Amino acid sequence: MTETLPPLLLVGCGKMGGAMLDGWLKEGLAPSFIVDRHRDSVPAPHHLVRSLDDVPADFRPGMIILATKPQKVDAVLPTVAQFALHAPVISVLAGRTVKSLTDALAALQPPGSPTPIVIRTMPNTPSAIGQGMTVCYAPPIATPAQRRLCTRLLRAVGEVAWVEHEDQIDIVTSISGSGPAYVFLLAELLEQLGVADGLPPDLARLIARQTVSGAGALMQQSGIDAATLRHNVTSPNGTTQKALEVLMADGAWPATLAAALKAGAKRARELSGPQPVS
Ligand SMILES: NC(=O)C1=CN([C@@H]2O[C@H](COP(=O)(O)OP(=O)(O)OC[C@H]3O[C@@H](n4cnc5c(N)ncnc54)[C@H](OP(=O)(O)O)[C@@H]3O)[C@@H](O)[C@H]2O)C=CC1
Ligand SMILES: O=C(O)[C@@H]1CCC=N1
Repeated sequence: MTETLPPLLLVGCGKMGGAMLDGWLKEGLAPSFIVDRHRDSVPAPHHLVRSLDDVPADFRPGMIILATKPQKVDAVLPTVAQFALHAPVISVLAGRTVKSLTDALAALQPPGSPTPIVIRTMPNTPSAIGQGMTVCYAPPIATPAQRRLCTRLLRAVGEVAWVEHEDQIDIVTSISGSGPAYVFLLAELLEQLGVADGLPPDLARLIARQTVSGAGALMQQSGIDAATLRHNVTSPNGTTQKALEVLMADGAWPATLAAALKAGAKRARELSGPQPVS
């Protein structure tokens, strides 16, 4: 039987918070408060509220999840700080450092309060179907029990890994946080190029989607490493070899992807502190 997940205060339930919530709902979540301006509904016994001010002050979540855009988070911190007197905070925000969030919360709490516990995580949207990848960093003051609770919660929506150095989360963000977008882009481009070469649009869409999802499923279910799977497709002097020679050429995929990951990680570093509201 699935162990009930702790009650949550989920602040922001858009694309990422919503994906995680969908995963948690399937795994059995204790009655939780979801704060979001746009989501239509959440199933009972959970509560959907439009503002943090509508969460009863005596609600005691097991974890607080911060899932607003980085530009919107500072507006919610005064209320979050009150709940954070009793529960650790998991941030899914790109870039924002543990120190920056901890200092901001501490400044909003009564003098002499214990240091708020902030765990920084980087999930991704396949969490919605239990296929997420989340990488976590906790500061040394987080207890083993708090780390275990974080693992348990995020394990409910996919794989979980921990890093010991917070700055590693920036490249993780570029790889697994943003990564689904690169894969979806590949599917989009395969479809568009098929259409451009005269395939009926429905057929181009079907073969692009099934190729991407079939390759992902084969990698997952076979457990075979990616390079071997690629070799298995590549006949000597065949069609794949000719195509890969283009993709692997100097300045092509390896260089382009490296530059893309670097640009994403750089943006994460720019988001390390409070952001102007946009
Ligand atoms: N999308 C992704 O794939 C990933 C995102 N992330 C991180 O997750 C966070 C959220 O991103 P994403 O889900 O894409 O963003 P979204 O804009 O889709 O979701 C955020 C939601 O929070 C709501 N919100 C913000 N402030 C408040 C408030 N004060 N009261 C009520 N609701 C509020 C927003 O409403 P409104 O628009 O009206 O402000 C919005 O519905 C970001 O920090 C991002 O870095 C991390 C990994 C992957
Ligand atoms: O684009 C972003 O900033 C967020 C973080 C990783 C995925 N989406």
